[in-house]
Amino acid sequence: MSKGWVLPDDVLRDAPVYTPRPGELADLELLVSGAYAPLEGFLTRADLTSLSRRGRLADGTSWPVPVTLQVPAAVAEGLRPGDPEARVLVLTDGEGAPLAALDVQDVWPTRDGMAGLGGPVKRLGDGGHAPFQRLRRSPEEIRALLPPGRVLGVIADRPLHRPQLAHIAHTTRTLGAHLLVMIPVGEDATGGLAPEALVRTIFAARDRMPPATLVTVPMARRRDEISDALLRARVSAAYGVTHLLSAGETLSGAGLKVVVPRELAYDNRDGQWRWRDDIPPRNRRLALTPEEIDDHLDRGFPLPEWHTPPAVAKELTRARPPRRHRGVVVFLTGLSGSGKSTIASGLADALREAGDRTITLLDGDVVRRELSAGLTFSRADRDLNVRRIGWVAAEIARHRGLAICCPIAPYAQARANARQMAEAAGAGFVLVHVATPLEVCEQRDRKGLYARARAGLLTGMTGIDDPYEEPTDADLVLDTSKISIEEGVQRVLGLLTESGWVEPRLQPA
Ligand SMILES: Nc1ncnc2c1ncn2[C@@H]1O[C@H](COP(=O)(O)OS(=O)(=O)O)[C@@H](OP(=O)(O)O)[C@H]1O
Ligand SMILES: Nc1ncnc2c1ncn2[C@@H]1O[C@H](COP(=O)(O)OP(=O)(O)O)[C@@H](O)[C@H]1O
Repeated sequence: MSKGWVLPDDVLRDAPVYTPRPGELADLELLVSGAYAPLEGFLTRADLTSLSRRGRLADGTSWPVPVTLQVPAAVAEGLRPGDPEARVLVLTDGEGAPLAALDVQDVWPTRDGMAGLGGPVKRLGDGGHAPFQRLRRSPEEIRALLPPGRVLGVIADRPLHRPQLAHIAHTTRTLGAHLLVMIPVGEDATGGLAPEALVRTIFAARDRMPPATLVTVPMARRRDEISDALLRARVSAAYGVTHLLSAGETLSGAGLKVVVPRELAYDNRDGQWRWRDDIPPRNRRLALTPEEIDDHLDRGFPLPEWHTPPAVAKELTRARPPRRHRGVVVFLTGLSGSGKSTIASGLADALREAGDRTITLLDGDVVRRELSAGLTFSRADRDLNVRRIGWVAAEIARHRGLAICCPIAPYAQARANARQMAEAAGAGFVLVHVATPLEVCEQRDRKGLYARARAGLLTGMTGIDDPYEEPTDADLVLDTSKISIEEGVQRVLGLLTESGWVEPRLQPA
């Protein structure tokens, strides 16, 4: 990779601007902070080929996994690697603030309308803002703070409960090391916790740890665990870690040693955590799994003190209150005339009567008037419409409201995005497929649309000459040709109550 490039101000000023996707933004921050040293930018094609053939970059530098940037082809079109006037792309954060300039050295087409860009990046601006930004120190700053000798690194991507804290204390003592706790904050919500909430839970465990240096690191998860582990080892080494406490899947290969701990269990004879095989089965309690912990929190059960320090439990309860106090999105999908709006409004009325939550009904027709005016029924416009609905619903749910949406939402990917946005906001998402047969919807034909579509006067009608991808992930399926409106409403209410999103109550008189 070429080093030491200079950008004239006017080139920068006129350069095109692009906001990378969240995972790429996390990589960008690690590149400019030096956490990916010796890497200085996104890989070029030559680097990628060389990496897959011999595990090294084109110039021979050892590097474990691809770090790439893909942009829409339209963004790449005006970029010309050889031309000093047209080879810079300014990369911004999600709010449009410039983070870095990319000196484009290679452009190549990738899948469906995207292009790969490779070349070195240079920091612009002050590095952006985020909650706990003061903890986001560079590897250089951290290395300067660390005492000489061994450094035990811990990547705290989940809250620290007593078994993890016991491991950390034991390993730090055994190695005679200083402790560096790295908290990954590169994603919206790791394991359902917002990054700032994760940071608060780690702080809450601080008095149970040996003296430690804490740093937040904008790491996002890769799709595969091996790449993830290799990069984590690299980043840890850049921060000065000599020994990394593995969470199970960490691999070595960055010049540091990986410590793989044995499983601890709670010994109820003396209240200590020790190797599980050293405790007679009748006296041992195994650590709770992440799923069991989430389940306790979702139901509003306190986390047991033998397992979790009370200060950590308190932060976790604040961050993940019981389901009945969290936001939730109820998303009804189905053909036109299937009964989505009718059931949604019945549900909204019943929930308003109960009065526990604020309810917002994002009805298809109303949304198309207020939020999506001007959109057509093309695939792109339907996806945009559903995306807007999903975004608004997730914001409502982030603030602990209950949003009911009832668009046709014919495409699985758009529905999956809506689910993902709600979950990233720490909320629930309940998908109801109103699976009334097309013939029944067509008989109802309240707006005469089916008749017009059959007569060839309307094209692109869902179910007639436009697709509806049946959900395979519905939490509830209703066929309104077989049940009454009241029963449909009760089935949705029943599911919300059973799964804890709504407080059970006696039927009103
Ligand atoms: N071509 C075509 N296909 C399907 N539906 C059509 C079409 N043209 C107009 N309409 C009316 O628009 C309503 C569906 O809008 P949605 O916003 O729910 O659709 S989508 O989710 O964006 O696909 C839908 O309302 P509902 O009957 O309430 O579902 C129809 O009345
Ligand atoms: N069991 C039922 N559930 C829901 N709607 C029903 C039922 N039986 C008949 N209908 C009628 O079917 C129509 C459904 O229309 P609507 O709720 O607007 O559907 P969508 O929003 O899916 O287009 C309404 O006229 C409603 O009264």
